[in-house]
Amino acid sequence: MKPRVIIYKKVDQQVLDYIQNTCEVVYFENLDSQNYPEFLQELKKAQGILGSGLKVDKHLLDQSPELKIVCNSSVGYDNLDVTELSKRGIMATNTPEVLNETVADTIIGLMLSAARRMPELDLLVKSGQWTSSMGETWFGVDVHHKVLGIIGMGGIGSAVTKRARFGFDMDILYHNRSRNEEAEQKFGATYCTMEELLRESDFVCLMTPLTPQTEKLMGEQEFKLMKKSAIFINCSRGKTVDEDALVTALKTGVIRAAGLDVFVQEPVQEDNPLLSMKNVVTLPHIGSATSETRLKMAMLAATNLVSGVSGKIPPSLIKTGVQVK
Ligand SMILES: NC(=O)c1ccc[n+]([C@@H]2O[C@H](COP(=O)([O-])OP(=O)(O)OC[C@H]3O[C@@H](n4cnc5c(N)ncnc54)[C@H](O)[C@@H]3O)[C@@H](O)[C@H]2O)c1
Ligand SMILES: O=C(O)[C@H](O)CO
Repeated sequence: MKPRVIIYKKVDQQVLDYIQNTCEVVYFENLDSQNYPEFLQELKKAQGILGSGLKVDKHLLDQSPELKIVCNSSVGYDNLDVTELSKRGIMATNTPEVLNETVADTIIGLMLSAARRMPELDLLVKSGQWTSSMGETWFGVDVHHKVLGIIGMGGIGSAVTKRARFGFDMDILYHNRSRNEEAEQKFGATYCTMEELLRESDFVCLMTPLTPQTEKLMGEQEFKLMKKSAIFINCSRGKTVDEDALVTALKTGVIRAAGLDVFVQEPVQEDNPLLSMKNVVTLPHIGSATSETRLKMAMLAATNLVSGVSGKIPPSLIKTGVQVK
């Protein structure tokens, strides 16, 4: 009998076909309040699940006695209670590396957009307000030859560093849990404390995972350490930032501008003050959202799922301490 699995996000037909070769698939193109009870029913019999963002905690796991593997189609896995998964001997996987270059492109896009005020100027042109040559009030600031500080020099941080160093002649400072010798040797990145990075960078880019240690890593004190002319970029998770402190810093000129792909609440609430600020460029959590990369992520998640339910070690197993038999 084929192992039964649930896919709870829309995937490409070729991904579905690949999984269906090995598994009996229950397919939900998305989860909402209407189909959630049905999903919970199916979960009772499922050996594997694949999707992104579902909160997998003790409560959910109590309702999934057959589960062997949880496969995120994302690199971040703050939606998973890995301690609880590990206790129950359930494997967890994510999709690292395949999205590094695409997310790095998004981050460079946010840096350029915020520095050169592209959304503001786009709106101005399209609304017919370009009536004479653009004066100083509309000037931006340079990106090239500035100092970029990366907090979280992992896969994505390194891909941003490569672009910034070789494409924009930027000097790179970084802060990380441990030294990243490859980033130092290949791209001349300099390791420093968080405080040094915040004081010296023209652009601060936050790229850590969301963990208890990184929740609200950027708060009032951190923004105050930054240069008044500095631009803050967040493409990690909304909760790595104290959003109220960010709003105050942007409103009161503590920092110049921000580029944000992620928010504390997603989709972002209409009345979030960040949305009405001219010095903030926003994106709807689309860091990795190109057709090519999303397909690679889904295919890697599918490979993880099929491996896991077939008793093999999945290619991107998250180290939770689970012994794979
Ligand atoms: N906006 C998006 O669409 C999008 C896309 C991909 C990833 N992400 C987020 O970006 C995160 C990073 O992705 P990645 O692939 O580069 O992961 P990664 O694991 O390769 O790199 C993360 C780095 O952060 C460092 N780190 C962890 N905790 C830290 C701390 N307390 N202080 C300093 N450094 C710390 C790690 O040592 C590591 O080098 C993901 O976990 C995810 O939350 C967002
Ligand atoms: O973590 C990730 O991979 C991105 O946020 C996409 O969900």
